[in-house]
Amino acid sequence: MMDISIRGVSKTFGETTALESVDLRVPSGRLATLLGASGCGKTTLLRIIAGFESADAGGVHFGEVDIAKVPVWKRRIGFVFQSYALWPHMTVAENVAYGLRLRKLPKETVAEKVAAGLEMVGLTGRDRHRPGQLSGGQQQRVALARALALEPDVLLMDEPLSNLDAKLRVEMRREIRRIQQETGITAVYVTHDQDEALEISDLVAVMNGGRIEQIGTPEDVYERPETTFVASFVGSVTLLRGRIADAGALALAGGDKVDFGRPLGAAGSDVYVALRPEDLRIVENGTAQFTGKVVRSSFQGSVRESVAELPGGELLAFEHRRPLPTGTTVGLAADRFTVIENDTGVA
Ligand SMILES: Nc1ncnc2c1ncn2[C@@H]1O[C@H](COP(=O)(O)OP(=O)(O)OP(=O)(O)O)[C@@H](O)[C@H]1O
Repeated sequence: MMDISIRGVSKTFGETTALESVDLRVPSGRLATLLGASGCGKTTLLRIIAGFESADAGGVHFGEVDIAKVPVWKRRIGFVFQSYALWPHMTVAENVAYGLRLRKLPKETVAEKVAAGLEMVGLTGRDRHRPGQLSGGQQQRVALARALALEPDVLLMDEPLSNLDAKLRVEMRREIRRIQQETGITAVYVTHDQDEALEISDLVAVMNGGRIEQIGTPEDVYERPETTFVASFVGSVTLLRGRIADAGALALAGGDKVDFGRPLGAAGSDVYVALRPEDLRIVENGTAQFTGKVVRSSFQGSVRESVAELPGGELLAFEHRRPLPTGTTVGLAADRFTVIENDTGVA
């Protein structure tokens, strides 16, 4: 198995800076996602890792090997595309066998590897079907089996689930994670879907405008975002802007003062406090940190999410269970919050 090391990778296309000095290390056997909005450079980075595209500066190593120096046919890479890219005129088995046949492996070995691959992705018995006779999820399973058949050093996936419906996407991302863990392959996965990234990754690299804003475990980027961009791109959040007044108090831009009850940082600093809706609770008896009027509510199945307007005009989103009519005055307290000094623009 192989770790992937990306150092100082930059890339421009004409006037567009697609990547700016990107560093990322994916330890052997781990799955890293490149998470970001359309145009942030994640596909370009994946294509550079694959060697389909060359970097203007910096480079990519698999273990000790600089991939730019390895001829394309010698690179041990499995690639899964959004569009599956299966051969429509070949059967499922022939698709999976394609690369193995090119390697001139004995017929029996090819048959064994194809059977093992189809079993791994749960498609035993479908070997004679053609891709057109399979569902989107099944086609992506074939593509995955084909990518893994050659036992590559790394598995690269570019939004592999985008063409599937919501329920199947959830099922397939769990399958991909299971297979990645069973094979122990080092993987890089591109997505713009934060839930997908949080569920399947060992590491999430949140990208914005050609740069990685934060690299960390799913818990790191969700619970300890370092920038306002990461806080708002990964999950739902309220960002309250203010100046640290003293001890644990924040003077909000709208004029209110909120006591957070623990040190926020150096007095006088301008910061954001990031509050997740699920980290706020309604205070019935006791001291509330915020008092506001409910301006809207939405029912989301397991919870309701409402927005309270604070006296200074800030809007604060919070979760609760029982219905709350618009106009109700609520007291709220934050069980958890993050102080962010780094304003890189809100997603
Ligand atoms: N071959 C190319 N020629 C010119 N510009 C390109 C090329 N490839 C990418 N770009 C530009 O580089 C930037 C990054 O593109 P990239 O496809 O890597 O983003 P992305 O995050 O993968 O977006 P998406 O999710 O929409 O694919 C974009 O502004 C894009 O228009």
